[in-house]
Amino acid sequence: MSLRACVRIARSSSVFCSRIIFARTQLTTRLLQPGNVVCCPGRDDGYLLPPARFISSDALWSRLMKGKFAESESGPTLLPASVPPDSGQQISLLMRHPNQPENAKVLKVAIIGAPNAGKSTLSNQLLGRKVFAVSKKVHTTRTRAMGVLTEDETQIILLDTPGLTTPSKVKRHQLEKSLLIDPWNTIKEADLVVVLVDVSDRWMRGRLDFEVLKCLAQHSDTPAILVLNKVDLIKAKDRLLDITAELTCGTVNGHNPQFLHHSDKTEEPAAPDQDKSLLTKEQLQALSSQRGWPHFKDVFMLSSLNKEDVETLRSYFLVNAKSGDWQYHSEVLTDQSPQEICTNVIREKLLEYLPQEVPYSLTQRVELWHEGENGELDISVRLYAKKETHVSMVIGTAGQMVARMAREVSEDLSHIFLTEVCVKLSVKLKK
Ligand SMILES: Nc1nc2c(ncn2[C@@H]2O[C@H](COP(=O)(O)OP(=O)(O)OP(=O)(O)O)[C@@H](O)[C@H]2O)c(=O)[nH]1
Repeated sequence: MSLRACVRIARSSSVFCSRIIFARTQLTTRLLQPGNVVCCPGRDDGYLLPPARFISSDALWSRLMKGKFAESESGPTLLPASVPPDSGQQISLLMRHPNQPENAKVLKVAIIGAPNAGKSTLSNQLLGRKVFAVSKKVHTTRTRAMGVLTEDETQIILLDTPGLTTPSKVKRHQLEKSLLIDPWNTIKEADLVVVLVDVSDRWMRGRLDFEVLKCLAQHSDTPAILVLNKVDLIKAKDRLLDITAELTCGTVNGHNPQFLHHSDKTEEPAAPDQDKSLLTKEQLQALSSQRGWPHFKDVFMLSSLNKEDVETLRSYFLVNAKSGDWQYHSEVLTDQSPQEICTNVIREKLLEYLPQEVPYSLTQRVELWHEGENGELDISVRLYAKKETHVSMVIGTAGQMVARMAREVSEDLSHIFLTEVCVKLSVKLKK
């Protein structure tokens, strides 16, 4: 049976594949009886992939083509790697010696911005697979996480950071300290800083967040680019030029293009400080009156949600990567553990479906993580709520809310781990 025929069947119905053998020489698959092992790792004629069972057709397609080229309208494209569902395997993969190509290139990119700017959405689109949690509420991302995009000889390491915030907000909302520390630590190791701005946010688009400005000033020797996100929500596109003018102080890469009319040319933006220790009081004062940053190397306008122009940014990263050793094996997609990914995806659903502060007060504990004989994954997670009313909200009418969230988490995880996943969620009062 040809690969195409196999996938056609998989797309039209759920299919049971006890073993999938992927021949290297020709793209053929065979559906074999359980226990019928034909090819083994290391043999010349092919290699064995982990078993697939009742996984979605898209996930099956990705698994069949893992690390291989798939045909698309724009020509052959490489399907992204996936994450092993077992934490031991994930650790081994992270520690595996990188399969360095001859002319290896690398670029570490830190994506910073205010909460909800779309950092995780953009990272997922660049990677080609969703590995970071996304929601319409702020502070979905709680700690720095890494995504790896390997293409030909180039490795792009994407550092997704929590939205920049202040100590007073962390204290007021009882958020983790990592929200204050991680973005700053991440920038220290980056080759390029991407400042992402939500142009649909009337408050944020007129001036750069003060925390973002502080980050840029403190690391002024690291090149930075400005990326205007959510352009799909802006009807009058020429508005984007005004926003660019404000956020760049009318200067991009040392030039003042005519079309960037900056409202206040007399304003003297703070000069970059090569001393990377803490900014002085005077420098902070100067920054507080600054609306933009005049040292951006480039400006991009895109929509992460619709993938509009995300490819342009991806190409920019690939072109700007410098000669240097890869840090990870090409099969690595993220440094998050499978359990961390699960916790984040559950948080995403809680943030998406529960009102106001409720999701922020819930905690989670993984009670069961079991990989079955055929690779299927059973996960049980207990949620702890501080109020009886919150318990009722999580459960929903006739248990519909908790069932819906569990179903969506299972679906998302099956696309990340490329295996059948069944998540059970329960909730308990814990004052
Ligand atoms: N319309 C539109 N919505 C977007 C776009 N990019 C992201 N979003 C939405 O914006 C919301 C926030 O996106 P996230 O990716 O979670 O934002 P974040 O910056 O990682 O958020 P934090 O974790 O709070 O720092 C989600 O509801 C996304 O679907 C875009 O280009 N267009």
